[in-house]
Amino acid sequence: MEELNRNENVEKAILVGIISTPEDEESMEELKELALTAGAEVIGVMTQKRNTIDKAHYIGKGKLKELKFFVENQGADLVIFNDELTGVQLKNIEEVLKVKVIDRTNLILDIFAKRARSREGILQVELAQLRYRLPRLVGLGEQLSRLGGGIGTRGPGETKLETDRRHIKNRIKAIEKKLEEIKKHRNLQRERRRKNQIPVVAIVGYTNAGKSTLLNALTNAEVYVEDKLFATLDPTARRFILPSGREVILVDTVGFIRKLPHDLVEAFKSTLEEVKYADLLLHVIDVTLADMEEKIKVVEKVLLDLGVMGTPIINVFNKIDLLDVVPKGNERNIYISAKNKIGLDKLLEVIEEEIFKDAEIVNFLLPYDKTKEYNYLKEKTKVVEEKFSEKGIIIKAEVQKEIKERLKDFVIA
Ligand SMILES: Nc1nc2c(ncn2[C@@H]2O[C@H](COP(=O)(O)OP(=O)(O)OP(=O)(O)O)[C@@H](O)[C@H]2O)c(=O)[nH]1
Ligand SMILES: [Mg+2]
Repeated sequence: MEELNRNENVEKAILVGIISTPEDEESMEELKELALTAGAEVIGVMTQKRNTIDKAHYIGKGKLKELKFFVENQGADLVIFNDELTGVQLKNIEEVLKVKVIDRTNLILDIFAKRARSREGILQVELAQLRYRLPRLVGLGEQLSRLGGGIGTRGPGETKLETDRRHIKNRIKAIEKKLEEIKKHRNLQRERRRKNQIPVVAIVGYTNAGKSTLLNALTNAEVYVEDKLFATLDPTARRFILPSGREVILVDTVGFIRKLPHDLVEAFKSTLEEVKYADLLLHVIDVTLADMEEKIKVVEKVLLDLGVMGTPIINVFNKIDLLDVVPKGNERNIYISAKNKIGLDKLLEVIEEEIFKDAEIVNFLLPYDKTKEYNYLKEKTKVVEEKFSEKGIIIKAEVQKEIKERLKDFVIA
């Protein structure tokens, strides 16, 4: 057990975790950051070395007694567990400790709830919270809260638990419907961009890596930057003109974290579709962290969960101003400082190379009856010039290899 400094007026929290791998230690450090971000004061940390989670109490029963003593002795208001707890575990632990008990998921959801600004973000967080709550509405007070069952009630024998459950389910349905509408709008926007042939570059990465700082450095977007977790929730898209004059859309996204709650990923799927449909991903990595490799893996795993496959990725190692020696890097691994605007030229160069790597200027002659091909070219390529001749339309366009191949019958010198 480890005692830390304390301060009045804020909720005093004790963190509890199970340690079975070195990564769990990092994860506990992160839990501390999360607790601070949520506004709690961490007055103690308690860990137990074991390989499995106890089904009933998460930690062993003896350890739980020790924890109870610690909680009472230190006057803790709140105990935070480093893994998602089941309804049964929550109930059992609360019964013993008699203070508020929350888990890592709930803590992250709480931070998200505090940070959400856009209508979509707020709805998504609420959805995640309800989905988290639904299977945890266990037991407590179930017997006592049986409704009267007379006129005007929802039927004899229905318990408070069932009413709550139904209420939550209805609310979930209502939110899903609203989100579906927002999603339609988003799809339209994406469709428009695609038609205009504007490539999308999405900035992804672990929370606090410097994604928003990078977007700001490139576009003067003034996106909120903070040395806390999950500063950004809503994807911010900005038009950006590359040095060659070609336009791309840069999208800043919500940061990832270890044990990112599944419900949250689900709820944020539609905003994260920006990532799924991007033409290129910039994976921003905080190069100063000891557990950098682990964090890279976490991000790659979340990307996989989102169904991102085959999208080119450039690793952008950030915060090199804090390094003594800066590695050289290559086309896939760029070293920058977003804050000090170091290395951005090189980054833009590789972005440009990657996105337009196989585009070339091609002339097509399309007979006037080839409207399908005409529309295809207009939608998929950047048409530079159109001329009307006797034989048809002469189109000069910047096209990718596959498109040229597909329309090879119409290519002219
Ligand atoms: N020293 C240094 N700090 C940086 C650099 N880039 C970003 N930071 C700092 O890192 C912290 C996080 O930056 P953000 O841009 O908010 O990070 P983010 O990845 O958008 O974080 P979330 O939105 O919370 O996921 C801030 O305190 C930044 O000032 C850099 O190049 N060098
Ligand atoms: Mg951010």
